[in-house]
Amino acid sequence: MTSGATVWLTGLPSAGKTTIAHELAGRLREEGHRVEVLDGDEIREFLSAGLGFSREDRHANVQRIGFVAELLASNGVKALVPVIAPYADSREAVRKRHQQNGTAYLEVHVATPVDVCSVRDVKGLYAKQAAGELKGLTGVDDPYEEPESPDLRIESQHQTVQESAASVYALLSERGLL
Ligand SMILES: Nc1ncnc2c1ncn2[C@@H]1O[C@H](COP(=O)(O)OS(=O)(=O)O)[C@@H](OP(=O)(O)O)[C@H]1O
Ligand SMILES: Nc1ncnc2c1ncn2[C@@H]1O[C@H](COP(=O)(O)OP(=O)(O)O)[C@@H](O)[C@H]1O
Repeated sequence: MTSGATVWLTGLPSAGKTTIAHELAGRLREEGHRVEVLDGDEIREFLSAGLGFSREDRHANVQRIGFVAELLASNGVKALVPVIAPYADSREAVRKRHQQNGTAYLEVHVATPVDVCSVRDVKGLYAKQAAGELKGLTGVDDPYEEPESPDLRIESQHQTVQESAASVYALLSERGLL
């Protein structure tokens, strides 16, 4: 069985988490790895249905996703997780769960600055917040606690999608996880 691992891509809305995860997933699948992308939006429809964006709900969401990711990773799957996870203690709890089970865990900070994210505004959330139609948007009027020592930091505003995905691929390779 090939080595499983969780790769958590944390960052602001429109930072590039989902795009990088799918680009990397394609490359890994082509090479025969088993891969799952646990996308925040999809998870919120099912596993986290009913949860909102309060601190408590975001924490619960991140713990549930961390639980599933660890199960997958401990069974040889590369679990790619493009989920904001704005709170350091939530991310730390997920890392700990992996450590306790001896499962590889990598934290990637997609560190696109908020001014770039708000121009990209893939889902129109920044515009909605500016228009007063949405409150509690991460990085604008809700907290985002930046990772202090991520395994990798990506400046997506200076790279192509392919370059960003390649840097995560290189990290997996360096850690002996491919
Ligand atoms: N208030 C607020 N703040 C942040 N994000 C918001 C909000 N409302 C909706 N969305 C959209 O929800 C998507 C999934 O969020 P996550 O599950 O990744 O968030 S969290 O980790 O639980 O904080 C998240 O997806 P991405 O844009 O892919 O990051 C947002 O598009
Ligand atoms: N280097 C890069 N990595 C990832 N996305 C990028 C990059 N450069 C530009 N983009 C664009 O930024 C947007 C990011 O959107 P998305 O992946 O949905 O963000 P998130 O999942 O973080 O909310 C996409 O339109 C993508 O094409």
